[in-house]
Amino acid sequence: MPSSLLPIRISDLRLIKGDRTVLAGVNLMIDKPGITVIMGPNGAGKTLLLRCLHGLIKPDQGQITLGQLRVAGSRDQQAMVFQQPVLLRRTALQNLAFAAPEIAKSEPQRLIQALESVHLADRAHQPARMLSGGEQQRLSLARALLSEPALLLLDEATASLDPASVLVIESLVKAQSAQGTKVILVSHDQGQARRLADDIVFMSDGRVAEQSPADQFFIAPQTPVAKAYLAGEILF
Ligand SMILES: Nc1ncnc2c1ncn2[C@@H]1O[C@H](COP(=O)(O)OP(=O)(O)OP(=O)(O)O)[C@@H](O)[C@H]1O
Repeated sequence: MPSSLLPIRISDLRLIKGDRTVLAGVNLMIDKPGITVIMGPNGAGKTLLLRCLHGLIKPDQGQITLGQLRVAGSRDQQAMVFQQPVLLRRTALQNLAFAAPEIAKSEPQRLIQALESVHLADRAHQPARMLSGGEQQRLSLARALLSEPALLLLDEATASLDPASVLVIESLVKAQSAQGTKVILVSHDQGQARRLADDIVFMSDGRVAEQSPADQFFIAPQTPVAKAYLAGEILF
């Protein structure tokens, strides 16, 4: 079933930090289900855009609507996974139970299934912060998916993780997308973008430079900046 938070419309989004305009009028419409990957050079505004979408930052100007809702109304249907896992000083299982107390009470087996889905069932009673980076991120994703979000946002969630964890996370993200969750993912990893993306949003200098179906983007990027980025000519 397609996500109820589509289409996502972002119009003239502006954000100023200090004396810098860091989002300089972002216009974007995402109306298709599947996985949208946001790419672009360092400092392009990818993380800030994702944070605005999740209601963590209030833009100075502009509007975001998700389906019929504004961000404040859609927050409980969204989940976000950050580059650095944010876990409590509790066991892996308790981290899930804390995030989903209703499920913990009425269907505790779902928490175990969630751990199994990220290959962490045997770590259930270990302190979450003692897990490896890859394990912590897998736990973060399991926690994010417990609420069965209509929109899943991932910000460089697999950057610098071990290949096995990357594989587990990518498989789960794909499966979740196939079940109807809209996924928006920020990644610098071109391999990952090719593996996962249905469409690409390419950002540069606080704006959307290009939005294309993924197969088209990698074969024939429309803008010089995307072309240079894919060719490895833009390092920062
Ligand atoms: N709190 C802040 N105060 C001032 N400037 C900020 C703040 N947060 C972000 N910026 C600046 O806004 C710009 C966009 O930041 P953002 O983190 O969205 O970039 P990005 O595209 O995600 O980059 P990267 O690929 O390096 O993660 C950057 O130049 C950054 O330095």
